[in-house]
Amino acid sequence: MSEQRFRGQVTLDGPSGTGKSSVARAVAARLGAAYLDTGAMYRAATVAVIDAGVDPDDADAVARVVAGARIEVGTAAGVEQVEVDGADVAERIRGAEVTRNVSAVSAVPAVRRQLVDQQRALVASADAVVVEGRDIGTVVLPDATLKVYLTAAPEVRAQRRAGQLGIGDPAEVAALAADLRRRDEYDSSRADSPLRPAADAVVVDSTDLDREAVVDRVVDLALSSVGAGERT
Ligand SMILES: Nc1ncnc2c1ncn2[C@@H]1O[C@H](COP(=O)(O)OP(=O)(O)OP(=O)(O)O)[C@@H](O)[C@H]1O
Ligand SMILES: Nc1ccn([C@@H]2O[C@H](COP(=O)(O)O)[C@@H](O)[C@H]2O)c(=O)n1
Repeated sequence: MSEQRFRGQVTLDGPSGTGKSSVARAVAARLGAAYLDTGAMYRAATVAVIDAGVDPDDADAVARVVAGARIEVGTAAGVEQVEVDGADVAERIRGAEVTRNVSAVSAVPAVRRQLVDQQRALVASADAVVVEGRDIGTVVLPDATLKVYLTAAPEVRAQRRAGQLGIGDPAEVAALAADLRRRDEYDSSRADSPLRPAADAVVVDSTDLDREAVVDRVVDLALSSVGAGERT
């Protein structure tokens, strides 16, 4: 049950493993808002590319495959619904092969145009929505009610991700940290829609905050945002 009626759009961007998904879901539930995980859409596109046997670094071939794929994601905060051409890929998109290749696929401008159009259409159908990704505040929804850019120290992010996956071996934790670093560098340095905070984003550093404290902060910011947002 939501605590107060919120109307508007909350964007949550930031590097990998900063807590965007877990925070965005909880904020959406508290605000009674829809939830859109745009990373899941790029991951679903990557499944289509892998299944087509196409090289993720071949931009033209990637664009062709993704243009022909039906990518569908749900917007309910409590359920993860991700499909490619009608097949459920919700689990598969979290696997290592997809994670390894998703940054290359998401750097292709034609793929971004296609998925951004789809994201805007999904957002338009909701009167309250929390959207997470890398370019939501900068490109997808530049007029959002509230923009949050979530950060956390890289070593803290790697430890949290290790906890999530049940990994304790230091070598494996180091490999996770390297993967987070690689993806951040790729996502921040691409030409089209690089990861960066919007000029008007509120930066929230969760290094020393637990998840609930971050959720409280974002909910407070959303409910007190003035201008485009509305409380009823
Ligand atoms: N403030 C926090 N304190 C402790 N743990 C947290 C905090 N925020 C998130 N976590 C945990 O960190 C892990 C990574 O969070 P999450 O998957 O939400 O990050 P993300 O930014 O969506 O990652 P990615 O971009 O790779 O999808 C999860 O186990 C989550 O529960
Ligand atoms: N708006 C977005 C969202 C995601 N990406 C790319 O997808 C990758 C996976 O995202 P997760 O949030 O599920 O980890 C991410 O590393 C980006 O390459 C994007 O480009 N834009």
